Amino acid sequence: MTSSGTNSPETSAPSHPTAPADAAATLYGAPAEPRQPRRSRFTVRDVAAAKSRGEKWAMLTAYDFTTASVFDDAEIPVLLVGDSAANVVYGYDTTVPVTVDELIPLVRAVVRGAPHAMVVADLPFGSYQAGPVQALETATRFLKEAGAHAVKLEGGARVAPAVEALTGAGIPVIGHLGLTPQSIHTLGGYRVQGRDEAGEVLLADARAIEAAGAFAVVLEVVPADLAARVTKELRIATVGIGAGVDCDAQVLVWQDMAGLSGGRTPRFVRRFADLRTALGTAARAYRDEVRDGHYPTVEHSY
Ligand SMILES: Nc1nc(=O)c2c([nH]1)NC[C@@H]1CN(c3ccc(C(=O)N[C@@H](CCC(=O)O)C(=O)O)cc3)CN21
Ligand SMILES: CC(C)C(=O)C(=O)O
Ligand SMILES: [Mg+2]
Repeated sequence: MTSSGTNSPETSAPSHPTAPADAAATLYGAPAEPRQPRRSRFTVRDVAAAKSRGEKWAMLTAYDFTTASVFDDAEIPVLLVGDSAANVVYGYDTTVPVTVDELIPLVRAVVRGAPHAMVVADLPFGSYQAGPVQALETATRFLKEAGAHAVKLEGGARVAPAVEALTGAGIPVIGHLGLTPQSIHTLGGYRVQGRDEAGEVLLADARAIEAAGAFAVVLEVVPADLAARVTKELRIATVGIGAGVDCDAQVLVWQDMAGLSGGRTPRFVRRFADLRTALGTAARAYRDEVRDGHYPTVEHSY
């Protein structure tokens, strides 16, 4: 990944519909170069179309305006404001403590930063488990107060009535099966789920989520052959994270993908950059230059 010139007008991709008129337009207004077709927002119909064409796609988490705009410019079609914000934004040990009130401002910021991506709000623990009415109240807040385009919730057949209530109200829903971190205290740790007979239960749960109207389902840390089977047997998209190579889409926590997370990361992570080193190096250089009087200079003065 190059870091040069991504902000310069010369190299930036033809931008979104709110961008100012093409400065290179010739006399009589004809564009000097053919315009890039306007990119519209990614929708549930695009997810279905991708599956029918066998096209894989990538989802990333995002939690703020700046990274959302970077990922939107990079044409990541779906951004998830994960309850993993509990860990990577708020510093909790698990996703259990994070609240709707803590996530809503993050979703708002991501929606502002991403004019083209579908923005999915992850419903946090305790905000939907009481039943369809609570799920509908919570999802409604994410749509009305934060501008989310879809929601995601964890669980199988048990949450199917909630999924049905949401989809019945016109809210696109993504399910989440396998390693469901909100159930950490039941699962007894972050371990592979759906081995042996549990695989049949997971497949039945996936079918229940599909029947309830979800348009996709995340499969987290499950055997590759099980994920392949679910992907083949469901009409809706499977989104893998540690779920082998055959899912219709993939998702990663962006700090993991960018090498910003400290310590050991799960086996499913590939670090596509080393931002922890890059950012640390920049912070040290800045610290040293301030300390040594090399920054700021007269050029930075008014
Ligand atoms: N930064 C971050 N990345 C994530 O992917 C993530 C979060 N946070 N927070 C919420 C959940 C927690 N997740 C996790 C956390 C740990 C493992 C993990 O240690 N997995 C082991 C599996 C070991 C096994 O059973 O074989 C691994 O080594 O992959 C997996 C997913 C995924 N989510
Ligand atoms: C890892 C993804 C699927 C997630 O649920 C989250 O980031 O919270
Ligand atoms: Mg989550």
